[in-house]
Amino acid sequence: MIRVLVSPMSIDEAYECLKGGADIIDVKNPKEGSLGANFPWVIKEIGEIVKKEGKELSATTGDLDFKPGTASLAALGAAVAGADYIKVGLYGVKNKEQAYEILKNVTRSVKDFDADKKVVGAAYADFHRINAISPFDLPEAGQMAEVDGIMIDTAIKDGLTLFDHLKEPQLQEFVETARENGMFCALAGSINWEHLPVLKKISPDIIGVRTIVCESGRQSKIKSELVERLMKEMSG
Ligand SMILES: O=C[C@H](O)COP(=O)(O)O
Repeated sequence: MIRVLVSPMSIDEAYECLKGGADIIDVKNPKEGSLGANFPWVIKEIGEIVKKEGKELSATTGDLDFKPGTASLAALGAAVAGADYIKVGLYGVKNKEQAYEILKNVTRSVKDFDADKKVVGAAYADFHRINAISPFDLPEAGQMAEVDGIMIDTAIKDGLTLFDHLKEPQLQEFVETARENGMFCALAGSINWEHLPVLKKISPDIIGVRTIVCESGRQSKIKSELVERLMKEMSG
């Protein structure tokens, strides 16, 4: 069963996600980018309502530069604020060695606080456009750094989607390599309704969305009806 992660930016939107039945609530701040970080008090407050519903909380720590110390502190902040999953955007990370370095330190920072928290390294499908690490170098770096999961998202939200940058066999390969290396995997990047059948075929552990469940574009509001429709279509 593919789980659905939805990314609200406010308490109101988190309620919409829960009402619509999302599996994982992923607090982010789209104003600060693809994996933009929200404030600790927002993560904490959303976490309180999410936990009451027995759901899991995720938080993004930003589209990060190659600064392992800064990233480690941000990740610890998300963990302390209550996130079960801590997502790290490898935006300014150029290669496998840098990815290992940043993820190893983030993992130590999070697991020293609470070994049950899960660290997720995120690379970008449009890595060529931002001169960042290829998602295909992530399984090896992630395994060496002992992260729990890896994901692909898009860096630039300009209407192009995950499938505009990467083809189905490449995504299938990413999913298989993640699992062979002992990690779960997630796919995201302006996923739309037409992508759902192929995503079911590729079968990642998690799909991550925002735009598809917003009333009119990524910066507008999440609607519970759209979350509900997505949950229905993914389970059918
Ligand atoms: O993890 C979630 C992603 O940021 C998805 O957002 P998007 O559907 O707007 O690309």
